[in-house]
Amino acid sequence: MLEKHEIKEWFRHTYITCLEEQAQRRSEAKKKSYKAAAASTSTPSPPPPHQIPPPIRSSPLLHRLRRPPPASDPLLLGVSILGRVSVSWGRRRSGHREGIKKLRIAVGQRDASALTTAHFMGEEAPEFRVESVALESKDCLQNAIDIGDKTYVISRSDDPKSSITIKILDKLTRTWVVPTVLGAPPNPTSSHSVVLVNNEKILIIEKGVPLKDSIWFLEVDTPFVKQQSKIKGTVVVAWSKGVIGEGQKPVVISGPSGVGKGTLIAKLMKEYPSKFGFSVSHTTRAPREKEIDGVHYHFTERSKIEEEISEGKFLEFAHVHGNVYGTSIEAVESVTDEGKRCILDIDVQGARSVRASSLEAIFIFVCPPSFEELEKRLRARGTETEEQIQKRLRNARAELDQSNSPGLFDHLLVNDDLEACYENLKKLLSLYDDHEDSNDSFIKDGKETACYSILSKTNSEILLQSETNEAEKGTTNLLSLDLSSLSGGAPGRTRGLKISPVN
Ligand SMILES: Nc1ncnc2c1ncn2[C@@H]1O[C@H](COP(=O)(O)OP(=O)(O)OP(=O)(O)O)[C@@H](O)[C@H]1O
Ligand SMILES: Nc1nc2c(ncn2[C@@H]2O[C@H](COP(=O)(O)O)[C@@H](O)[C@H]2O)c(=O)[nH]1
Repeated sequence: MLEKHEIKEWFRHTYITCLEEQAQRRSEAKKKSYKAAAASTSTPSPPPPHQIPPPIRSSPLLHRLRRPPPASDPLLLGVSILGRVSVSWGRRRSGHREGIKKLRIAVGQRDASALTTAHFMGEEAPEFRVESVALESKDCLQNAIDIGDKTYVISRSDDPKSSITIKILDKLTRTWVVPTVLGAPPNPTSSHSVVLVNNEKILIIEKGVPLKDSIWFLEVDTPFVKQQSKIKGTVVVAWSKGVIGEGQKPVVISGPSGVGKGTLIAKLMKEYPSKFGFSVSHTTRAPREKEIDGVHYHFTERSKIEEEISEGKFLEFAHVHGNVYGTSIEAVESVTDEGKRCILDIDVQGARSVRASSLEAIFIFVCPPSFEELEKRLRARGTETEEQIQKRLRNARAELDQSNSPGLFDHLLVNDDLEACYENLKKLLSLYDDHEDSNDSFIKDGKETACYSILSKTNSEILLQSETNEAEKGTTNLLSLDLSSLSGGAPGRTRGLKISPVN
């Protein structure tokens, strides 16, 4: 008797071999067409696109599954495959349907074939093609998604503590690549379902967690991923958690050292503790008296922060006054995840980096009433040596020069009288829409675990179906996930998801 994992292994092997063979056939066909084109002209040149044969769209999976599995004994039967399936049936292809479908492979005796059937509207389809395949069993899940010449294999191991792993098959070179994975992956859960959103990203729905924590994107070819691939010289993929609704834009506060940024932020946090949350930066500088690790900063070693920066964990970082400072993605997103508006206190270089990132924020520059006053405040604070004060003042001149760089800051605030400046800051922040998204109110506070799988997909909408009887719990069985207004993405969250119940 074969164990379930052996069946899975066999199936995976069979499926991947199919893909490889298909890739080879495709590349041979391409070569032939190139040769034919070269022979028919005196100057060898690549053929025009119409001479390149179309991709082979046979049913490799079905074909291959009819091969005997590598068993020496009678096999167990019944493994489910969840796949996006394109099915044609009837001798003259009288019908054609596409959709997410659960197929079943039943494996018989030692040299019996594996049987796979696809039914649509009660009729068995003699021919079908599988675009994305998930192999589900109690203890393991593996999905394969085709994008162009690559197949992304997303695996969840049997160990509930280990997270998802990604492998990529390059179908042209027939080689496997283990990509550099950026961003925090979903927490380990028992299972998930997967669908291709577009050629840039894959959507993963985690099961057994609150719905608001269940939506994840694996970015495989977004601008961020392309940029990181270039920098690292490796194949990169990146995780981004889906956020229902827009949330409120984070607020970036910049300005020279000693101008009073920290003072203004402390007042805001004290008055509105449940509304605002502070992005706790990392720094290599030594803690000042009364500064608490994890509250004012995450104090860290240079080698550690450099390593984490190279792992893509930082939204921005900069060398400021001789030390490294940086905002981790986690620092911002943990505040957002609490439903609070995030405040970042960062220097002008950092503000520039955030402006260039996918995080949509409001940028405020705080100016001193005069350079002399700035120097006075910095000295009065008494936290720096004379040498450090001189360095900070030199840097202050450069920062003040950049305060009106076109397109960098949305607002300038002069911090002369503290109370007046604070009032202006409050006015400015309340200018921005404070509304909560109403369309997702029915799940916003839901702590219950959800168990939804992907039922169907169009360009902008995905239907999720509950796997448990949600109706009994008073919730809905069918949800529409609207992807038409997504924003952000890796290295932060993907915002703008809309969820509504479907009657
Ligand atoms: N409007 C103000 N008038 C007088 N003193 C002020 C005013 N605002 C802040 N201060 C004082 O100036 C000093 C510097 O303020 P603060 O530490 O908030 O500056 P900062 O911009 O956060 O500096 P850094 O960038 O170095 O962290 C503090 O001692 C603070 O009490
Ligand atoms: N680019 C970033 N700059 C940051 C960050 N955290 C703080 N800062 C800026 O550094 C200076 C000095 O701060 P201090 O606490 O040593 O006085 C100040 O201008 C901060 O705004 C960060 O994460 N990134």
